[in-house]
Amino acid sequence: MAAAAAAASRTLLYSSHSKIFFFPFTNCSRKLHRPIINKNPIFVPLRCLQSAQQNASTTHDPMRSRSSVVDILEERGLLESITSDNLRSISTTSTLKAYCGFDPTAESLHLGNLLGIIVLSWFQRCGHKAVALIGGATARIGDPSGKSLERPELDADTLEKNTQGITKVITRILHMNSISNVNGNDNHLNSSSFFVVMNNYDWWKEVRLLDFLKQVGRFARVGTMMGKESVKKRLESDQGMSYTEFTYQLLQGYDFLHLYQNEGINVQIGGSDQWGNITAGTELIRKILQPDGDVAFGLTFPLLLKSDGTKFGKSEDGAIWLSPSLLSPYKFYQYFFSVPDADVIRFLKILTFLDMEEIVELEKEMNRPGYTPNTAQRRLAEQVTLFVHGEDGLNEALKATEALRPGAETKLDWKTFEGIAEDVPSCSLASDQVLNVSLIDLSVSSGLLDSKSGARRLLKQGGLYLNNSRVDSETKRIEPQDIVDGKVLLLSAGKKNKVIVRIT
Ligand SMILES: Nc1ncnc2c1ncn2[C@@H]1O[C@H](COP(=O)(O)OP(=O)(O)OP(=O)(O)O)[C@@H](O)[C@H]1O
Ligand SMILES: N[C@@H](Cc1ccc(O)cc1)C(=O)O
Repeated sequence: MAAAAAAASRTLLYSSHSKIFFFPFTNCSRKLHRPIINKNPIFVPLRCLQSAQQNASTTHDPMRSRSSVVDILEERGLLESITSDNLRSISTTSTLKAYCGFDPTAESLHLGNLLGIIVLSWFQRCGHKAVALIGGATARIGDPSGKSLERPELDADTLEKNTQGITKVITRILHMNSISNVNGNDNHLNSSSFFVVMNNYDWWKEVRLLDFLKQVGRFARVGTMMGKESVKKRLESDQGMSYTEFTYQLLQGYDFLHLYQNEGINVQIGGSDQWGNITAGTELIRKILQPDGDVAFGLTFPLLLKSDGTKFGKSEDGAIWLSPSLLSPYKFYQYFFSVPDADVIRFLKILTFLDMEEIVELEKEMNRPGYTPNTAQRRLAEQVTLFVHGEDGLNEALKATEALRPGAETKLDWKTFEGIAEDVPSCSLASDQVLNVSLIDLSVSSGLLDSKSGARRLLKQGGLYLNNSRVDSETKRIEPQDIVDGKVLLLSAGKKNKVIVRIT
């Protein structure tokens, strides 16, 4: 903890207008710390452009030969496409600067978005730099990729709230994981792990339409823009597409150009639905800056799909949110603990940083007789919860899991009840409706079961629990010592169905 606090004190957090930058104090280049401010962001002085190009494409570090981050991503099932295969070799000899953008269209990121954070973290682990970009400007336009309908416009308050929410999630995860590296918990990471959170509204608010059309628009071919998947699909639909959403790809394209020129960022990553937007950026860089050879790269990863083939997303029902205020670490943990056997190995490769050898070994174990069910799921749930919610979140999840396990030895106390309260249905009853009342009656009045006959049947089958202890006697009545700290008790029907009864 002390080391974590010391590392945290080495960070500088400052906010500028609506955005927050987060810069760990590390030995990385000053250029990334302090973006060059251009009065007119479209024009970039030649001197700065040259140094950005050098910075972006030739930051050689001959002393250090790394594993290729591209090969690692491919091995783990995290690579869909790259704009040039040269990225493989360049990534072993140069320090790359990779960014992934997230539009603040919800208050939190979700499991699908986690892939972008994980890929950024792989770049860090291989010695590269990571930048998370909040799309404060692009969210005002709305990305048509993968959407069959025009996105609803977001008002300024919602945008601000969402921006704060997702900035918090990203900084928390990347910060926690950078610190754990600095402490040496992970061999792949070292004190030069580095990340920045930026907001594209900071440059878009300065861009003037006429400058943009003159300097950038001229290089964007309408035919190419129309050929993008996101546009083709929408044009075939009844609703068609607004000019505003049609321009989205150019906005994201310009972001890459801007980040390349001003920050030396030379890789953009995203889910496979982002291919059209990412290549809009590499094309603009190629056409406007006319560099010699490959200097800016795009890399996409496959979309994480549910077993029914639909994408994990914020718009879908029951999103797996990364913010603990929208989904508790306990529920988050439980989600991964319940992943079907058919998915667990794929998820371990994609969503954790465990060595491939361990994952392959777990896969073999699953097929051996005597395998303890859910061993792989437990490892997955632990690792993903640790990455997203840190040690405290994982402990909270494990404690709640244990407390809610029927037959668990854990003594239930008031604090444990508080920890699980959000995740378990509850009811409030007056003390005379509980004390001295038969357990069978209470099972019905608390809403745990529908009928007394059902409660009796369950009790006979050994499935009725009071404070995690199985009850065998049909005549059991609630006594004062059954009420934890004089305030609550927990009733369970089988493994999953539970009710907290609060005494008013
Ligand atoms: N299921 C997913 N698997 C992998 N990547 C995803 C998934 N969902 C979103 N992403 C990626 O996360 C980044 C941000 O995407 P975006 O903000 O559009 O999320 P979204 O949930 O798809 O939004 P919406 O539901 O509003 O379409 C993009 O790089 C996108 O490809
Ligand atoms: N278009 C991305 C977000 C993004 C925004 C700006 C960028 O420069 C890059 C990515 C998405 O949907 O979610």
